[in-house]
Amino acid sequence: MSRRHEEGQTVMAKWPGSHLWFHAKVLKTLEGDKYVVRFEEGTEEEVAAHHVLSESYFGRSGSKSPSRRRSRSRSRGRSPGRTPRRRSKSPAIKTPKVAKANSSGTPARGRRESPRKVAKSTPAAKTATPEPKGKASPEPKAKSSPEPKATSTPAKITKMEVKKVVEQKSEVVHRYATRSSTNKELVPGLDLKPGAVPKTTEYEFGGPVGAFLLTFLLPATVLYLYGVCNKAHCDLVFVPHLPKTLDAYFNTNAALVFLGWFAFQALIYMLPIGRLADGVPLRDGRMLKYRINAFFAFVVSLAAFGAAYHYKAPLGWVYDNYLQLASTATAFSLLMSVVLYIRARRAPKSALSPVGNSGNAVYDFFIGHELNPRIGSFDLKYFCELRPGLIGWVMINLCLCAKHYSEHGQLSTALTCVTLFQALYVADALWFEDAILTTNDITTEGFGFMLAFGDLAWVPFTYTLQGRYLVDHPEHDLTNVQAALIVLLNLLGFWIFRASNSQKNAFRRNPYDPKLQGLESIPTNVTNKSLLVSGWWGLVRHPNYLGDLIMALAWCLPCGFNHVVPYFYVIYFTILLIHRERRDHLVCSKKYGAAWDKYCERVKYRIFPYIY
Ligand SMILES: NC(=O)C1=CN([C@@H]2O[C@H](COP(=O)(O)OP(=O)(O)OC[C@H]3O[C@@H](n4cnc5c(N)ncnc54)[C@H](OP(=O)(O)O)[C@@H]3O)[C@@H](O)[C@H]2O)C=CC1
Ligand SMILES: CC(C)=CCC[C@@H](C)[C@H]1CC=C2C3=C(CC[C@@]21C)[C@@]1(C)CC[C@H](O)C(C)(C)[C@@H]1CC3
Repeated sequence: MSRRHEEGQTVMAKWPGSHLWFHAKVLKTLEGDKYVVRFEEGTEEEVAAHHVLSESYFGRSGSKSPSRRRSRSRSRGRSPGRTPRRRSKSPAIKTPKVAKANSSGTPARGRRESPRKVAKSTPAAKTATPEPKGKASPEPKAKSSPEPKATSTPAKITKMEVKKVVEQKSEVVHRYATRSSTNKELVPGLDLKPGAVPKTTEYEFGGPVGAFLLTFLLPATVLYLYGVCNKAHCDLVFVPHLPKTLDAYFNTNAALVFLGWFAFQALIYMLPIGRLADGVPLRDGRMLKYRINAFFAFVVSLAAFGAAYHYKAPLGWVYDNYLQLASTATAFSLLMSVVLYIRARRAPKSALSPVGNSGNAVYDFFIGHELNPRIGSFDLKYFCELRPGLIGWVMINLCLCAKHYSEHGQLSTALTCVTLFQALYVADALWFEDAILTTNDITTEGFGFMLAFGDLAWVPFTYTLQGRYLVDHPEHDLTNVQAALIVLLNLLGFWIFRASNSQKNAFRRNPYDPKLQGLESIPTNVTNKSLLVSGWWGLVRHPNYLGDLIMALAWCLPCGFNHVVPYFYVIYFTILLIHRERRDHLVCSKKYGAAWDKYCERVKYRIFPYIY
């Protein structure tokens, strides 16, 4: 091992199992790239060498004053566009004592299992007392949260302490992330690698050839579904019945409606309504801001639909021009992806997507070359992922209902079920809008043809297939018992989907969250994140996919069993999620190594308990 730090030297060391960096003294150099360090409050820990950095790395040489450090890094690190962060009054940013006291929550159980953990806990850590109440935050008197099961630290966690640690944590992460932009060295544990994004060396989707084929195949599938399942028939035939004239695919009105809808959503997105949320730190240390007002956009859109219905706007026009709208959305997303790719070629190398930077134009165009293309503060990927397509999906369903109602004077139970189920799903996505900021789609995938087309054309025009089928086949409806069973199935799926996603989000946001008490987790050495191994994430490795798939089935069942085409959604979605699960499995096993293997050993099934 190269000896970068001398025994006795004061360094910054990462508190095991956290993102927090503290002052520590090197006590001993161990075999296998490790040090034994003593943190300022006395706890001794064995720490991997890449979690030990010189103090100067953090912009401090010799000073021990937290306040000095704080002001210095602030003035250096702030980028002009950044809004002021909340200032933690607590001087305890670097108190492992508090971090230790709180580590008696979920991660502590994991940490005790960790083979690398040889720490002896000092009495100070064991009896860690919280900061004087009321000092760190203006919260009302903190109540004790439910006490954790017996651990090595009998200290109780109060809500206020949890809040404080989270604040400290985000402050430390933020501050040091910012610092990294001016430093060539890597910040271990933060996954921030300043500078150019490395070349993508591993291809997915069959590489450039697969990407090329999919660029044609995906739009062809939208047309195919329209051609094989419409008012005239609904059969899986090889050659679909599609019109042969251009104006059957494009007309001015459809183009105007599509562009008007896109502009309407863009306008709502730009309104200074709703809070601004931070994205995850980028490689250059910046954190982008995102406007959170998608649910507001949904409500406004529903109100607009209500007004249009009230004033007898010809809403059935959407059904009549379904093909033209789908073609326009496809053409628009293709055009947008070309512009995005050209733009990305001129973007700074640090702004590229780590998975869409292969150097092969076809592949990068498909996957997306630039990570977060923005026009000013307008984030194109984030906007497209949730708004025009997702809200558009519900609007198309409502227009299909209007068409059905105008023709039959009532709504079928089947169509009502499908419309309500899907509206609930979309409302949920928009309500939990900020959860998307930590998904791979936003943090890792570029914005290329796959996502642009997926968001703007695929979602609104293939996910509405069941609704369109039910308008075309009004003779089919559900009995009350059938409807009740399908409603129950949808609720079951929704419950699993929502509860598991919320559990993971809460755990990722704050592993010390009292509502996660009693859940076991496995510590991981690589990125200092733990993996939930009980609760929903102990049932199968992707309980959220399971819930989503159960809902998918509930959205298709109202179409009955006369035709297979309306089951396209659940079939496609099963393939998509199995592929996503395999992709995620590879990413996680690379990222978490042995901890992931241990997780897979504990949780045998990927999506379906006892089946797969
Ligand atoms: N309707 C649609 O068309 C689609 C819907 N979806 C839905 O979107 C949602 C998000 O899906 P997606 O982003 O693919 O995947 P997930 O939300 O399942 O995220 C996977 C990530 O979760 C983390 N993770 C995995 N296991 C654990 C664990 N045991 N404990 C803690 N963290 C864990 C890992 O990231 P890390 O450790 O880095 O946090 C992993 O990379 C799902 O509900 C899915 O069903 C997805 C695609 C299409
Ligand atoms: C075949 C093809 C064109 C693939 C592109 C895939 C996209 C359609 C999907 C990739 C991930 C998605 C997510 C949602 C919609 C579909 C796409 C864009 C999502 C917004 C649906 C609502 C959920 O609640 C969600 C927010 C979790 C979800 C995020 C992923």
